[in-house]
Amino acid sequence: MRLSVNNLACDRGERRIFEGVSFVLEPREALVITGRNGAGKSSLLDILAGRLHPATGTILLEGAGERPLLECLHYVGHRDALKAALTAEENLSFARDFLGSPALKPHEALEAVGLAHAARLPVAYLSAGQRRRVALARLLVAHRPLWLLDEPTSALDTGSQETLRLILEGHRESGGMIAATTHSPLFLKDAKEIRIERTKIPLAPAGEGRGGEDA
Ligand SMILES: Nc1ncnc2c1ncn2[C@@H]1O[C@H](COP(=O)(O)OP(=O)(O)OP(=O)(O)O)[C@@H](O)[C@H]1O
Repeated sequence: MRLSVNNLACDRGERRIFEGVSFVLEPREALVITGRNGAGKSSLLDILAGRLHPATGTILLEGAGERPLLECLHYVGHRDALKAALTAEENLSFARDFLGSPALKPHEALEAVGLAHAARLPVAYLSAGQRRRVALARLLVAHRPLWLLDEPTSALDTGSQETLRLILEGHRESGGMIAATTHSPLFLKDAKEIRIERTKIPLAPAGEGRGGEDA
């Protein structure tokens, strides 16, 4: 499997955010995406996750057979997409059924992120870091080769950051790929890095070939 990203550009609102972003990701590789606030790191992940159309450029996943890119990836964004009224275990159970290709059971995934004790609590009662760990535990309940992570360490304490690092390295060791935005080091072995820089080029007027944005 190989992810080839070629010459991506991103427009948001009336502005060109970045352009000329290219990289290749192969099994066991990790890509760390850095850049200043507002540079477009989350937007790049949104494009890779099919949540936003690129203004230009191509994304090609080779070696996935009939499976479309969207069925080959996990996306963990800033918003945790958890249902607050459901327990941590119920949230993971729902994700496991919904995503297909089941991997760890919900209680095993919660144990892996050190949250076994909170399995039966409604997510609404959890702290920000605990919620983040439940969101990250979703990575473990379904097999998906490509993990797209937007600032995965945000709200995590030092111990949880190390737990996450081990989970990410474990995914790579089993042939997985990771692209993660971050403002702080993730300490991933031999990770590739790209820095997103905001472009200063003004956009052409509307109707002259700009890409759009999903609702
Ligand atoms: N829905 C939207 N409509 C218009 N502009 C947007 C929208 N979402 C984001 N932007 C703008 O796109 C730019 C890039 O935002 P993005 O969230 O991708 O940056 P980032 O590099 O992830 O920032 P941070 O490090 O602060 O998380 C910002 O200027 C932001 O204001």
